Amino acid sequence: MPARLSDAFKSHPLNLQLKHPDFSSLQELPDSYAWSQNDDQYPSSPGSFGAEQDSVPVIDLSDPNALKLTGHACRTWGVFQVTNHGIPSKLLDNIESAGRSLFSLPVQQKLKAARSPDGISGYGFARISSFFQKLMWSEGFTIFGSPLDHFRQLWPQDYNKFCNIIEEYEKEMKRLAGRLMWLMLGSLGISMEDVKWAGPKGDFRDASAALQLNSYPACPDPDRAMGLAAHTDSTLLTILYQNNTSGLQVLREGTGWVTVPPLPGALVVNVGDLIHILSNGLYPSVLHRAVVNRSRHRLSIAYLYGPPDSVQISPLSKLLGPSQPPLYRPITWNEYLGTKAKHFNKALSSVRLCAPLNALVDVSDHNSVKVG
Ligand SMILES: C=C1C[C@]23C[C@@]1(O)CC[C@H]2[C@@]12CCC[C@@](C)(C(=O)O1)[C@H]2[C@@H]3C(=O)O
Ligand SMILES: O=C(O)CCC(=O)C(=O)O
Ligand SMILES: [Fe+2]
Repeated sequence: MPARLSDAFKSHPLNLQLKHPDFSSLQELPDSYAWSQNDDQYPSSPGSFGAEQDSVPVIDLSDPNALKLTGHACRTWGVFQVTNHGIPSKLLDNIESAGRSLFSLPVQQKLKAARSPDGISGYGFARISSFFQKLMWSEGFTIFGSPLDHFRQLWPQDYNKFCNIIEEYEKEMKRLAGRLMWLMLGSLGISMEDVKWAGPKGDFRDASAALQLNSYPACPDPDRAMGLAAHTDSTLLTILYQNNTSGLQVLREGTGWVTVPPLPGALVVNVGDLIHILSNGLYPSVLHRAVVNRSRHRLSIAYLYGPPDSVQISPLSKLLGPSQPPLYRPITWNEYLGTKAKHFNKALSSVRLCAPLNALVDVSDHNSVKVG
């Protein structure tokens, strides 16, 4: 197994020739982008079962009950929005306009910063594209480590300005992610001595992270297109900023797809597969997707947060006991990304140690989620 995150995809390169059309010039959806029920095994429309649709929790981080509320949201939804998170709104505006500027460059220019088939950083299709027959109506740009070389290609004059925005955004996100980790873990009764890799100050100093900029152009036939297919994130947690256009949906058992509405200034937090493992399944990672719309261009920026390279993630010993055996084997972030590249939504099941005797459905196998 490669030791560095940047090498995680060496054994599973994405061999798709990236060549999107100029989205804005298309009056009709090309067949290669037209999804049918068969291309996506999940229910196709937002849930309308039940009289009232419940909504994703919104947590004010300055609320004295934030710890309890976070734990509850993680157990029951695997996703929540946060307000009063301390990220300056100017920085959110800046990252949004950096994304806008990047995706509005001519295709030939963007391709100068194309992600290599076995690489992690750069412009390209979502990595999960190889699992589907149809293409997704989106473009992505992944940043891992310094974006300098790619940004020099994209903006020969202005690259410094954009590098500074990314640096500032990553610094602020890292701080918020550490804080969210303690809200999530604290609510399970986990403290600093239980997580040595949080570092001497408990600030997760050596954590790794990637930044993913997603662009979803307006689409002539949104009901047949897919922005980003249903997946869970291969992270500890993900912090997502979405512009003022909705599109993110989460799958809620018994309900169906629930839209996560953009709230001014709020950020979405997803429980990722590695917290699912760390919590021994107490916090399920959330299955989510992005849909597109006819008239508005949507942007989202995901901060994908994971453990330091060398750390093996396994169920926390404090959560184990005679009737709570560890459900997952230890795994590093690199190795998990490689596993995801191979098994996609069955990756969690593939690291599972044993099926619980009393369970017919493995909750971590998102292919067996029952809705309705
Ligand atoms: C660290 C990572 C998680 C991610 C793959 C990546 O190397 C960088 C991009 C991430 C992303 C964003 C869009 C959805 C996703 C499934 C994908 O194809 O690329 C996630 C990957 C993931 O969480 O598994
Ligand atoms: O655009 C969105 O709302 C979802 C993006 C996402 O799921 C991701 O980047 O992992
Ligand atoms: Fe995601």
